[in-house]
Amino acid sequence: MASILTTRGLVKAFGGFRAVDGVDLDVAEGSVHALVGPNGAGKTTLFHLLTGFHRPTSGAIDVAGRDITGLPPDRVARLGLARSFQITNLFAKLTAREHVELALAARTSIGWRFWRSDKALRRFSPRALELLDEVGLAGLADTTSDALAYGRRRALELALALALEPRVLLLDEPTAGMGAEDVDRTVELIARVREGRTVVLVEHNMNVVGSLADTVTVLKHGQVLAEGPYAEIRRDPRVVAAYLGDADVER
Ligand SMILES: Nc1ncnc2c1ncn2[C@@H]1O[C@H](COP(=O)(O)OP(=O)(O)OP(=O)(O)O)[C@@H](O)[C@H]1O
Repeated sequence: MASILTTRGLVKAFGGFRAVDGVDLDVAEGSVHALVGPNGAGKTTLFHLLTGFHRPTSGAIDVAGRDITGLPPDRVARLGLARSFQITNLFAKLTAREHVELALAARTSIGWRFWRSDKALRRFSPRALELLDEVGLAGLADTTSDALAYGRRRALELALALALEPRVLLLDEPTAGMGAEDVDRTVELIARVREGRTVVLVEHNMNVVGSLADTVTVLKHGQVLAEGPYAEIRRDPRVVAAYLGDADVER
C-alpha cells in the first residue's frame, strides 16, 4: 500500500545526545501504525518531530508527497497531520458542540475572528453534531467540558482533531491515565474512527497496540529496532530483550 507519511534519516539531537537517531518510517495509507519501545526510546521525540513541535537536526519528513520538514505545528496541521490527546486545552465553560464548532470554523476563512459569535458558528452545528456522534458524545453535545468525565474529555479532543479532516491522525498515548473501562471504550472508539483514515499512535499498553495496530515500529535508543505486524513483533527476541523487565510486553 502507498505510504502517506514517510521519514528518511530523521535525527533529533539534544546537545551531543541523539534522542531520535536516523529513523526511516513508512506509514501506509489507511493503516493504524503504532510507535512503541521501552522508556526513553525516543517515541515522544519522534512524535514531536512529526507534528512540528521539534525541528529535526537532520533528515526529512514527507506527507502525501509534500516535504514538511521543519514546518511549524500550525502549518503541519493544515497540511494534514493532526494530533490529539495530551495537547488540547479545553475551555471549561464551552459545551462539547461549541468546541467542535470552533474547530470547524478555525479551518475556514472565518478562522478565529468571529470568536464565540453564535450566528457565525451555527452553520457548523450539523457537522459538529456528526463528529460528536462519531466519538460517542451525541448525547452530551450541550454539556460544558468541565462537566465531562476524563474519558469523555479525551473523546472530545479526538473530535476536535477529526474536525481538521487530517490525512494522518496522530494519537499520543490515547489511553494514558485511564482505567480499564475507559481503555476498552477508547479502543472501540479508535477502531471506529480509523475507518477511512490513517492513524499513528504512541502507546504503552500492548493490549491496545495488539487490538488496533496493523504495523508496529519498535524504537530503542532512538533507532528502529524492529517493525512488522504485532503478532510477529511481540515474539521477536530483540523486542522481548529490549522490554525485559517491562511487564507490559507479556500481557
Ligand atoms: N528536550 C530534551 N532535552 C534533552 N534530552 C531530551 C529531551 N527530550 C527528550 N530527551 C531525552 O531523549 C530520550 C528519549 O526521550 P523520549 O521522551 O522521546 O522517549 P520515550 O520513548 O517517549 O520515553 P517514555 O516512554 O518514557 O515517554 C530520553 O533519554 C530523554 O531523556
